[in-house]
Amino acid sequence: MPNNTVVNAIEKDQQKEQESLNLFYSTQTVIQKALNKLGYTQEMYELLKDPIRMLTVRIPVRMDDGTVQIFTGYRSQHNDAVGPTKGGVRFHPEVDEEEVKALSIWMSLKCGITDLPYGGGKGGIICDPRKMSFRELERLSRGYVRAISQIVGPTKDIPAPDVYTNSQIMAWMMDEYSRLREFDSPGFITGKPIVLGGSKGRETATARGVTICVEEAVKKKGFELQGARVVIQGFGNAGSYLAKFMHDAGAKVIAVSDVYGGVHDPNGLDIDYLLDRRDSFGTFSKIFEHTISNSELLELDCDILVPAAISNQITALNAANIKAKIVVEAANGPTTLEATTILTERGVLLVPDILASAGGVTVSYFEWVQNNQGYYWSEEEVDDKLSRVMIHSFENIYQTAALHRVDMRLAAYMVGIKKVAEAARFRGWV
Ligand SMILES: NC(=O)C1=CN([C@@H]2O[C@H](COP(=O)(O)OP(=O)(O)OC[C@H]3O[C@@H](n4cnc5c(N)ncnc54)[C@H](O)[C@@H]3O)[C@@H](O)[C@H]2O)C=CC1
Ligand SMILES: O=C(O)CCC(=O)C(=O)O
Repeated sequence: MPNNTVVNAIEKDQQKEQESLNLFYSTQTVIQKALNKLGYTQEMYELLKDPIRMLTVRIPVRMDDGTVQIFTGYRSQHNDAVGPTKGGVRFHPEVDEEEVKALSIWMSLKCGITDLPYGGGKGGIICDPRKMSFRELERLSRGYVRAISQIVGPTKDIPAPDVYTNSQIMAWMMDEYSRLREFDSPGFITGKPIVLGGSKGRETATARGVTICVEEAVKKKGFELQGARVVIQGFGNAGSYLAKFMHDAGAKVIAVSDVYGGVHDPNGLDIDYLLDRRDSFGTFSKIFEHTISNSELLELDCDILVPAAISNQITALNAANIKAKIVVEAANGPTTLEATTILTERGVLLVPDILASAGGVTVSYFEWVQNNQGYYWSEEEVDDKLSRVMIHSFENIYQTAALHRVDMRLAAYMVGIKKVAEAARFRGWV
């Protein structure tokens, strides 16, 4: 009998043979399909399949023990035909160049879907912020801004938070950029603390956008959100506020998880208690004696599943075991292309990441507009504007999918890429 490690290795090898977990290549595949459906030439694909600019930087940081550690960071700018590029910065040990490139392309698509005047950008640093002190994180954040300062700015490329980055990190980055340029530049970055020009509603925006997509998807599937069983993977910015909004809407949140594992109660979890106990990295599960694994969580019996953590979680290996009727992707890239096909063929309504998680960048845009005009809006105004954008974007993609008889992921790519392609065409680039 082979032992468990051998079985896992065999399963992983089989998975590699069956499907590509490379987010960048899968993204290129769907872009090619979307451009073909829209009737664009191969030249347009050649332009849009890669970022126009990718900067790799080495950031020396003096650690608290006096040693110097050199970190590697990236900033990818997919395309700036529509306007300045925009997108988050993630601090994570598994950040890699190809993933950052894919994430920047998805930002172009999100901005196209929500009709924002931006192209897509994304950044990341290979590091583990959970093992760094507050001061080390500040030095790393400032070092990253110095390293990428030539290619970013309020009218060039505007960063924002993503996995394991938050409003404090945005504040240090904004301060560093303002010092370099010798004037206060709140429009350089979004997701800032409110006192530094952050927008009301940005903290909860990604989760609000996902909530609207869940509400719209439930209507399409013909059941009620009230009493529906919801499972959420990830309990950080996106997942934790989503759990709260789902609970407030009368749904039953039966399981949530963090990087270490999850908790499950078929009668519904005490969300306020979990919110109270989570730390700034979205971790809470260590306080529980009995937990389930993240793979068990994804396969739980439920009505709505929301992956809100990292990429490649629903693959050809587990897609057939997913019990949810609706999967709404709050995370970037949680479902592989093969798994998308399996879920769609099984009648699961899959709301893709580039639509479902677009609430964050939408309110980031509102923050940038407020910074540029120096006049700030109420939270109600922000939420109302976000709602209108998300409902319209959902319906547009749902109808596009029906019209072209394609799944919602391809429909979302078609809507998103069209704006970028048209901007490039009018500029005379292709
Ligand atoms: N924060 C934002 O505004 C936006 C976030 N997103 C996406 O949503 C996802 C979550 O982002 P945030 O909530 O901002 O991050 P976060 O850093 O606030 O929280 C991440 C959560 O995922 C969990 N996690 C990390 N690694 C994991 C693993 N290997 N398995 C299971 N869980 C794991 C963490 O424990 C934590 O609960 C990411 O894919 C991000 O790109 C998308 C759009 C906007
Ligand atoms: O708020 C933003 O500008 C970007 C958010 C982001 O990185 C994302 O949607 O993946």
